[in-house]
Amino acid sequence: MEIQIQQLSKRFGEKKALNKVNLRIGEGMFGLLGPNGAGKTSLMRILTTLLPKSEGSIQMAGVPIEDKMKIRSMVGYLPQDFSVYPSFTVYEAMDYLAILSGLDDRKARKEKIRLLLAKVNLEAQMKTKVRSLSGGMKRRLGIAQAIIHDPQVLIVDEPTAGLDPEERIRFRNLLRDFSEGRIVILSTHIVEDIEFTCENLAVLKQGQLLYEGKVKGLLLQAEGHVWTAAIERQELESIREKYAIISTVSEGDSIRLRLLGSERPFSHAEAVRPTIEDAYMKLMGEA
Ligand SMILES: Nc1ncnc2c1ncn2[C@@H]1O[C@H](COP(=O)(O)OP(=O)(O)OP(=O)(O)O)[C@@H](O)[C@H]1O
Repeated sequence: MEIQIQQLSKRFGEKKALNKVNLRIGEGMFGLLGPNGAGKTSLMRILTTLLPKSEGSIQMAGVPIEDKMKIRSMVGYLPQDFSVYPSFTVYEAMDYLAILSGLDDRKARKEKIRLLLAKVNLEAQMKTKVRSLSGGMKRRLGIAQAIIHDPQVLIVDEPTAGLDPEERIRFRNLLRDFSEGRIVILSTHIVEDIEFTCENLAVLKQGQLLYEGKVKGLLLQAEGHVWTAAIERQELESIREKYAIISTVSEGDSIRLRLLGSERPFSHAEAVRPTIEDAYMKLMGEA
């Protein structure tokens, strides 16, 4: 299973949301990273056939994106603003969505829903009203509905925004388990989500593809460019004018900086191993 994207462009009037993007996405977890307006949602909606492309071509396991029915049977989607009727119980919501997806047999439906709810760890909430679910539970319900038809590709848009750390970890694990033998595309601007789940990623900015490949490769690009040093508070402004500062932490009277620079910025600065966040910031700064 592979998704092939060639020279993909999307225009909204004069605005280019995607500009000649080329990507190959193989099995496993694939991260889509970029700031607001990068084109992530446009790309994902095009892959779900909800949004038509302007130019270029896409194939999923050899099936062209124009074959909407076939593509839709292969793809599950959890949009950023997923919601179902708040007065439904979890079971009712799933039942409703299962009917919409064409599962006509009541008994088979029941079986399937139980299985799915067990998978996303919501069995105990079967009779809970959707409005009473926590943010993380709602997101897990969103996954259950997105995989009702057993898709080979699952696309999730900003799934961990607003989740507490425990739910975030649980949610990431759920996606990783599901990605076994399938493709899961995870869009986010939370760099940490990618760091802990994806082997491969693409970085977009203003519709341009800035990086495609292994997470490790992105880290390598930042090797030797990330520095840390303790400085006096009054030095901060002049340093900020010259270097991209990634973080500042107070250490008594001084400040511990983490910053980017192609050479050692000052004699007492020490080189540190880059994190994905550093590598991402470096890429953003260069584009
Ligand atoms: N329906 C639309 N009409 C006009 N412009 C649009 C439309 N949808 C998106 N855009 C523009 O296209 C660009 C890419 O938007 P998109 O939503 O794909 O980015 P994104 O990376 O998902 O951003 P975010 O993280 O904010 O959701 C933005 O400049 C956006 O304003």
